[in-house]
Amino acid sequence: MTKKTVKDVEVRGKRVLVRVDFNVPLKDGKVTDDTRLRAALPTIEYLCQQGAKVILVSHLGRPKGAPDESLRLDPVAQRLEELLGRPVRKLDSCVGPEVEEAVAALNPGDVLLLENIRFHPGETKNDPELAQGLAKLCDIYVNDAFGTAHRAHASTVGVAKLRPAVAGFLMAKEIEALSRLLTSPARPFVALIGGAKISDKIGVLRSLLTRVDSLLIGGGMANTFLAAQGYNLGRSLLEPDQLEQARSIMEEARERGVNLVLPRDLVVAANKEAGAEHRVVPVNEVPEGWMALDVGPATVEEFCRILAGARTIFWNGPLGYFEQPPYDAGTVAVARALPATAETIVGGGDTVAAVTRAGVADRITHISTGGGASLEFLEGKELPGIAVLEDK
Ligand SMILES: Nc1ncnc2c1ncn2[C@@H]1O[C@H](COP(=O)(O)OP(=O)(O)OP(=O)(O)O)[C@@H](O)[C@H]1O
Ligand SMILES: O=C(O)[C@H](O)COP(=O)(O)O
Repeated sequence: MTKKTVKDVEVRGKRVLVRVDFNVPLKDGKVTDDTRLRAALPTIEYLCQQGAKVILVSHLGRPKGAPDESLRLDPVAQRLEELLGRPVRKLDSCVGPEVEEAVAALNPGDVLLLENIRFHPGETKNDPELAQGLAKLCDIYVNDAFGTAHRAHASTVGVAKLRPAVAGFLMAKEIEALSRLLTSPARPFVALIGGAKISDKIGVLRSLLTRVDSLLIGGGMANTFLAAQGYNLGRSLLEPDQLEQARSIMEEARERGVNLVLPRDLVVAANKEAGAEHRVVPVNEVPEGWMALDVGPATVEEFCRILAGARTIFWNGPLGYFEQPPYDAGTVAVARALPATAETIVGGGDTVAAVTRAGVADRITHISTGGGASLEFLEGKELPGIAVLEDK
């Protein structure tokens, strides 16, 4: 790790502003998946133990620069308090005199959570005034929000330029795990990429082609590759404007000697509703008007065989419409077959949910808390929220 971390600065008695990624799913005023909260605990606990005054700032969802009652951070504060086992005071704003007063009243070891920073119109514009407002609250800035490191916002970049800025433990762990994939993956290195669209992942697909031995493609994006090969996919989710991209990726894989593997069979259904008629067909026999919603058993077998021989695996994106059983079968079967002998790295909210549902989360070497951030990192891009942190 070339970046300074919280261990490289004296935090005792200091006001420390920690950018966390508490962008978590909520239902009926409760956090339904607290993975990102748990992931930030080591940094928060360390700072409390060291006697820092801890001020947490996060976004939640995508409010349009104004308060949105359904996206307040109160449920997050409540859950965090349970996990931390110490009080977390939640404020209703992020900057200004009231917040400054609350910060001035903090004692070493206290934890304060600011309101959703995206309620402020300056956040996503990286507005200097908002950055100044945040800088006023602290002596030291810590970024532990790996999931948001690909955004150049006021709370990830603007404020970091105004104070000594270092990485939290989660940020450091993510950088280390993902860097290994870029610099020294044990071979064979196999990437498994699924999810809805090629257009979201074109950059990472191209980057992976220069690094991996095998690239396995499933999910909605495989439909576009299959259509590019001339198969009729019925009413399946696919991107007609990405057929050329798909062809060029397949061509590049051939030139580079990368084993690009597409589904050979699919689970097709008459529609997406629960209980709809469905069956397994070879890729050249999708019935007119039906849709592919999962990879079939022959594909699962082939993917598992290749994964069994891998020493490094990166997985992003479910292999089918996994929210709706039985179309989770392919994703779950592949998750269960991930070999314990390989270094396995999984990223993306849906993929992490699928791995958890399959009951194999504890067998994964590194579960990234970043979706878009982990993909951009693997594209080889410098993430602005990381670039701005101090070097060792
Ligand atoms: N064959 C398919 N037909 C329809 N939807 C599909 C299909 N395959 C995958 N999906 C959908 O794609 C979505 C996941 O795609 P996405 O690319 O967002 O995954 P991810 O990167 O793991 O998650 P995140 O967006 O949280 O980072 C899921 O909602 C899933 O149901
Ligand atoms: O969930 C995420 O990927 C991060 O929290 C970033 O959220 P954003 O895509 O709304 O910037």
